[in-house]
Amino acid sequence: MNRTIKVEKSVRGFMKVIFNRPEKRNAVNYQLMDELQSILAEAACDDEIKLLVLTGAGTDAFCSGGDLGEFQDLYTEEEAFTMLSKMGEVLYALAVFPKPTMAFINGSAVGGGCEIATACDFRLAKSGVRVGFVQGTLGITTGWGGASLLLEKIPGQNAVKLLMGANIHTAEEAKGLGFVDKIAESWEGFAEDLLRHETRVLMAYKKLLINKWEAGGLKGRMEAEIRECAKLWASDAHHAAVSRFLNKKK
Ligand SMILES: CC[C@H](C(=O)O)C(=O)SCCNC(=O)CCNC(=O)[C@H](O)C(C)(C)COP(=O)(O)OP(=O)(O)OC[C@H]1O[C@@H](n2cnc3c(N)ncnc32)[C@H](O)[C@@H]1OP(=O)(O)O
Repeated sequence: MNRTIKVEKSVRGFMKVIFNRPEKRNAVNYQLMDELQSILAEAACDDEIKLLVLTGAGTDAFCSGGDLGEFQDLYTEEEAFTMLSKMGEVLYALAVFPKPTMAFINGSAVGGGCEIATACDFRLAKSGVRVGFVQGTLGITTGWGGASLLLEKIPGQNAVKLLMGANIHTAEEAKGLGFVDKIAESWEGFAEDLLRHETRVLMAYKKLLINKWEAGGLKGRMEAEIRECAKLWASDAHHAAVSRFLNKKK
């Protein structure tokens, strides 16, 4: 079976994690969830890795969120909750990865793709790429816990604007809202600033963040968010929106 993620480990201390489903704009399916979970678990214990860089294969997309084709047969709240909570566990593992993480948004980041970027410590984006928490246009809310993470990372008013608006923004607009840290055509320069420090220093600062999130009950808030999305998933509005997307070109 072809792998959905490529990894490139460098002697300079970073590992690139490349979502490799460009024909589906790097959409997340069950296989990608499993592969990402394994990669995170192994990298966390690899002393040679001090920085993860997540990006997408190709030039069109970082990640287009959940694979609407693979998940179209999930109808009930409980069927949806099983899938959503599976990826919610992976997203939490990414958020609390013990070393710095960066999303290099090389192309469209929409829906759950924005949730994955949110779970990273830093977000760099190429000029003009599309960024949008579009879940609202599908009659659902963020389904993997990304909104709870977003509320930890950018000003609340800006988070609500991104979530409730469910619009597609340019990278520049997303930077203005604090979602994108830097507009850049490459991530290496930003990474060098981190790679020059001892891993234990980087891990100590990350632990402060994780402690704050644990004290604030972040995981429980993500689980409640996922349950709300599962309820909306079962709505006619959601199933109709997915059908429209999947039939748009037929
Ligand atoms: C599961 C819940 C999860 C959550 O929030 O927790 C979510 O992520 S819900 C949101 C799911 N994602 C979307 O609604 C985005 C859907 N995709 C798009 O809006 C566009 O494809 C975009 C903006 C990502 C890229 O547009 P572009 O014009 O560059 O490409 P195409 O639309 O022509 O797509 C090319 C090709 O990829 C397939 N595709 C794209 N996104 C998905 C997806 N999310 N799931 C499955 N397949 C996807 C698209 O159907 C085309 O396939 P083809 O066979 O060539 O027709």
